[in-house]
Amino acid sequence: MTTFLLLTILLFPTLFILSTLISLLRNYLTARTLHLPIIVLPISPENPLWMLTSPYILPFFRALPFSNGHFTRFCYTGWEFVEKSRAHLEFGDAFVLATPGRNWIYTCDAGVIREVIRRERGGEFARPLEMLSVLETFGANIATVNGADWQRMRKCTAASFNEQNNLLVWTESLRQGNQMLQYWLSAGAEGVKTMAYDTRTLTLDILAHAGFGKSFDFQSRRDRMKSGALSYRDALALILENAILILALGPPVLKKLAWVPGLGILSEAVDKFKRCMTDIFDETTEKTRGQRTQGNFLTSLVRGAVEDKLLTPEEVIGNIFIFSFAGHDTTSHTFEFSFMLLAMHPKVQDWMAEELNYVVKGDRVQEPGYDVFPKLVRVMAVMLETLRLYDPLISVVKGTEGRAAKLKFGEQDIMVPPKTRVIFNINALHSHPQYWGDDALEWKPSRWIQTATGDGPVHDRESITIPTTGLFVPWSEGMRGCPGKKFSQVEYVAVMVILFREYCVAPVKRQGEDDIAAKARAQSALKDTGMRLLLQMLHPEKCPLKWERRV
Ligand code: HEM
Repeated sequence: MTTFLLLTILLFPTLFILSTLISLLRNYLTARTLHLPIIVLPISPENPLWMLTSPYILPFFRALPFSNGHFTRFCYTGWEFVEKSRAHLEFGDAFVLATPGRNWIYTCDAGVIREVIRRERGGEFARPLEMLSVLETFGANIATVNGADWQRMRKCTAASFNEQNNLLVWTESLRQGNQMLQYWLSAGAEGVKTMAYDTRTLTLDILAHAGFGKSFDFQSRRDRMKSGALSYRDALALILENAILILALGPPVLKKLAWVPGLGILSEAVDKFKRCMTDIFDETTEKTRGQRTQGNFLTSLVRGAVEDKLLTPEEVIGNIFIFSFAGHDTTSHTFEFSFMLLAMHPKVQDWMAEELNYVVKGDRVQEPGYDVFPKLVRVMAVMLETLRLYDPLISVVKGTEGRAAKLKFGEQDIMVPPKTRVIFNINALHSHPQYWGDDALEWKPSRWIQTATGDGPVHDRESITIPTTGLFVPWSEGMRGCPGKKFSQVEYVAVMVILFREYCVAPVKRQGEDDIAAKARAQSALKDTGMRLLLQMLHPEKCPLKWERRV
């Protein structure tokens, strides 16, 4: 009896290990047909259980006195940020990660990236949907579907990304930026430890206004805590921070496990967010009944469901979630990285302030109009340079589905087998010395500026250098490129106008620290960056920033 029990217990892990080894061998043999360098990984980095446990397991392997090959170097999400172009300089512009799940072709070749994007429209390459199930907790949405379903959803939302909406983004960003600045100034010499929380509040408020027609005043974490109840914003933040755990368990199991410390609050957050989205949907259905005027994302989605019958109510809710997530978290992390970098580079702040003084002039009575947006090229350069080295999305993933597709890597024609991932390694592409020069790893916004010859003031002659197509793709490109690209740019520039036209930022010095030591602490906060749902600084609070009037 004991032997039988023991055998039964051992059977499942044995079968699991065997099937993993068989899948790995099968994928390795397929990878060999590609004639690209191969790196074999025993675990698929996208396995949710591995994603949750690897941060605890990998340090143990790293501490071992003997080498473990490529395992600790490539077998976790976010290695691309650490490696930058190093892996490609070692293995070439394309290489394969062979895993028990799928084969992943990593490339930083701008030509290949252009080609894959171009052929996405014909269906040869597509977004691998199984990777995005984490974003489907609340329903299918524009980011998690392909083909006809995607066209249907795109049709319902594309029109709301227009200049009228960008104007709303501009004015609301000025308003929210002002309120956040006042709060940060009130922290005085002690500085702000809640930057990550505050920038999320800021970007979510801007999105709520421009996207969903809801107006909030900026609220600090302290004020929010006083109110006690879990707000819609807190619920979303909790969901995003714990998305992988929520996906791994699924909302129904999460509810059953609500008694486990830490899981109760997550289950509450999922319920709260669902309730809020259903309320927003019902409210908007009522408001838009019979109206055909142009509106925001929300009114477009609701109209798409109720009047045009293009979407189901679940799809509307799924899309409210994806716009809430994609529309604020990306921009929020871009702000955080920018503030930390600017705090370390006072000269870049001066350079940006010169332009702000020239373009926005000294007028404090009226806020700057949206017409100044295209003139603030140095501010835009700070955004682009930050995204070049600190892209919150880390990589863009495409892949073949049922059919193989031929692709040219350098001089080599390669048949990419079905169900193979093709990953644009943005971190490598954006930091490759071949494209960006020997100072590729240096954060240097001025690299984005070109100055026309002539006599007028320099600020009237400066413009943004546009890189060759496929070389700089933080918003991706082509039909699945980011629809919120301009939204995020307008938002970014408006907030920077408010923060930097009269003020500057610096790391708070600890007792006994000089400028160099404080800068080193900011540098280590930046280095302590890793993947949650997106790439983000893991502990920005370790280097509080102080805001003061520019002298
Ligand atoms: C700095 C800010 C942003 C960055 C870097 C960014 C980047 C991206 C990228 C790279 C993609 C394509 C992802 C892929 O193919 O896997 C994407 C898609 C998307 N983004 Fe953004 N984004 C930003 C801001 C925004 C904003 C402000 C919104 C909405 C207001 C938005 C909404 C979306 C949506 C809905 C998609 C999915 C589109 C589709 O699948 O057709 N994003 N974004």
